[in-house]
Amino acid sequence: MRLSDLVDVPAGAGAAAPDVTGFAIDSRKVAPGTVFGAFHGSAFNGEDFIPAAVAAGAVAVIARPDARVEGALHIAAAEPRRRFAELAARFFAPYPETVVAVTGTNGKTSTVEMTRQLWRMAGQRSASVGTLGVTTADDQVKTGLTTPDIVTFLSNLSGLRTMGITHVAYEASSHGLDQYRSEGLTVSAAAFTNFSRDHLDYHGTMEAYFEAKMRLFDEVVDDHGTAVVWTGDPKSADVIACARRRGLKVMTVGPGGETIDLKSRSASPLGQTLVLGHGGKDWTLKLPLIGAYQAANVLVSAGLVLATGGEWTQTFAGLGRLSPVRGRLERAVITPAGAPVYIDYAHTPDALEAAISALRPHVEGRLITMFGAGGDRDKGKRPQMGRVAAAGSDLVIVTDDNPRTEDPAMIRREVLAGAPGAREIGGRREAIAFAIGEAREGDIVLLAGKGHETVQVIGTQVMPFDDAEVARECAA
Ligand SMILES: CC(=O)N[C@H]1[C@@H](OP(=O)(O)OP(=O)(O)OC[C@H]2O[C@@H](n3ccc(=O)[nH]c3=O)[C@H](O)[C@@H]2O)O[C@H](CO)[C@@H](O)[C@@H]1O[C@H](C)C(=O)N[C@@H](C)C(=O)N[C@H](CCC(=O)O)C(=O)O
Ligand SMILES: Nc1ncnc2c1ncn2[C@@H]1O[C@H](COP(=O)(O)OP(=O)(O)OP(=O)(O)O)[C@@H](O)[C@H]1O
Ligand SMILES: N[C@H](CCC[C@H](N)C(=O)O)C(=O)O
Ligand SMILES: [Mg+2]
Repeated sequence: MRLSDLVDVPAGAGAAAPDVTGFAIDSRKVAPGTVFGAFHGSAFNGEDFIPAAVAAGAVAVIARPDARVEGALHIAAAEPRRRFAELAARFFAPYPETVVAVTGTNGKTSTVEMTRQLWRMAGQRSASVGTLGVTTADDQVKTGLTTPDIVTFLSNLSGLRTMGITHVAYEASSHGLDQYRSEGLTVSAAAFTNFSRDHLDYHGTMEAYFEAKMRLFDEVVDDHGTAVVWTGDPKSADVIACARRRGLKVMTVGPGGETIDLKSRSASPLGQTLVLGHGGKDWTLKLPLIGAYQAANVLVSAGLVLATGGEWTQTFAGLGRLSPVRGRLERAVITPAGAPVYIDYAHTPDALEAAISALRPHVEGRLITMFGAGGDRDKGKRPQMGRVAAAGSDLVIVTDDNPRTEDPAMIRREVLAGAPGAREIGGRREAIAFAIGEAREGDIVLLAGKGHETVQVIGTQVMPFDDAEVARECAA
């Protein structure tokens, strides 16, 4: 591709139409022929690296109008990240023909993964992209962040198309939306799961956090796209209003939903029975997953499948055959005393409440909840998580969950402020061993916060740690 295929190259501008060989947002990844994006970040100002990028062979630099660019074409843009996404998307095209995105505080990973499974059961070649990495029927490749950088995102999507994947569901995190990290390609449908407190360290206020999420409906999804909205959230009406303002087709799912009405839900030992209304008919099905939150996520997934041409009887039949998602109410082991131990990725107050209420109906004795809160992340959620755990559990153990560069004892103190009666055990392994040792027959142990994670980050050290594995070791 020539630079002039992407942008107007002014006549007489040195190399009039050089070949573009790639796109980079990091000067250290620039090779001859690269288009470099110079962005203001939280740690660095990418504009400081423009000379290094040009020296490494950048043919063009996308940067604010007043940035200094010498020796390469300056593609000036008031919002360089947005312009970069647009141009890079043209470079990496084509993409899978059906791409959908999911936003919300909790449930994104679960929803994209269930969407992938439903499509697969309907015979489509599908993938999901998000916190678990890039997942296809045959493989799972980790990427590190929920929404990796825009270059990784677009090249992954393009790679999936090359592999023959036609359907992709991806997570649109609020950080990713705010930083234009997952867009530029045609997104046919966008879903909203729910909204509650998280990431205020980054967004500052709940309003700014919500606005970041709404970019998915305001700007990212295609003009002719569909919004799939869970009905059961206090913010659902705002999302619907936003989608209608944009002229999107709106499909609502959940209690009272127009597309899928969740008429009733009853827990059974191994899952739950749902009665769904669709197109004037009722459909009863057994979902092999427990908890209201999992029912909510699968209905949003079903909505996305219907929004992209799925046939409803096949889609609903698929719900009964879904496999669990790693680290989301995953039963890791049963202790020698007979108590099941569940791993769950709840790391917000709302998620912890959802995980606790999912397990509650199955508890005959005590619910023993162990959790912590991540360092270098939203501090205000810590006492709230403490309160939710204390209110819903019979025994609470506060431990460490990726303290990162913060003092772990300080984080625990902030959590304990909301759960004064809780037991404090710093080391996560010791805390898991204690929880498992305490559990008697009829009790349930919930190990929350890390889910699928396989590391514990202490300071800048990244140590192997997998709750499920440690639980099995402690129960052996
Ligand atoms: C706060 C935040 O979101 N930071 C992300 C952001 O970095 P940034 O734009 O602030 O970058 P920066 O380090 O200040 O540097 C500015 C620019 O200079 C460039 N640079 C820097 C050094 C150099 O030598 N040359 C150079 O060109 C950088 O590549 C960058 O473009 O963009 C980077 C690439 O796109 C991300 O890797 C980085 O994620 C950091 C590591 C992170 O921890 N992010 C977390 C908080 C995150 O995004 N989490 C969400 C989870 C949300 C959820 O699931 O709920 C996620 O989507 O994963
Ligand atoms: N619909 C929901 N309502 C409330 N809580 C939920 C819902 N879905 C998931 N959760 C809780 O949130 C946890 C994380 O779920 P999931 O990984 O699907 O969310 P996510 O939005 O991808 O999270 P992240 O922002 O970290 O990527 C679950 O383990 C569960 O405790
Ligand atoms: N165990 C985790 C969950 C992190 C979830 C992630 N989405 C984030 O907040 O960046 C932690 O707090 O370290
Ligand atoms: Mg996720």
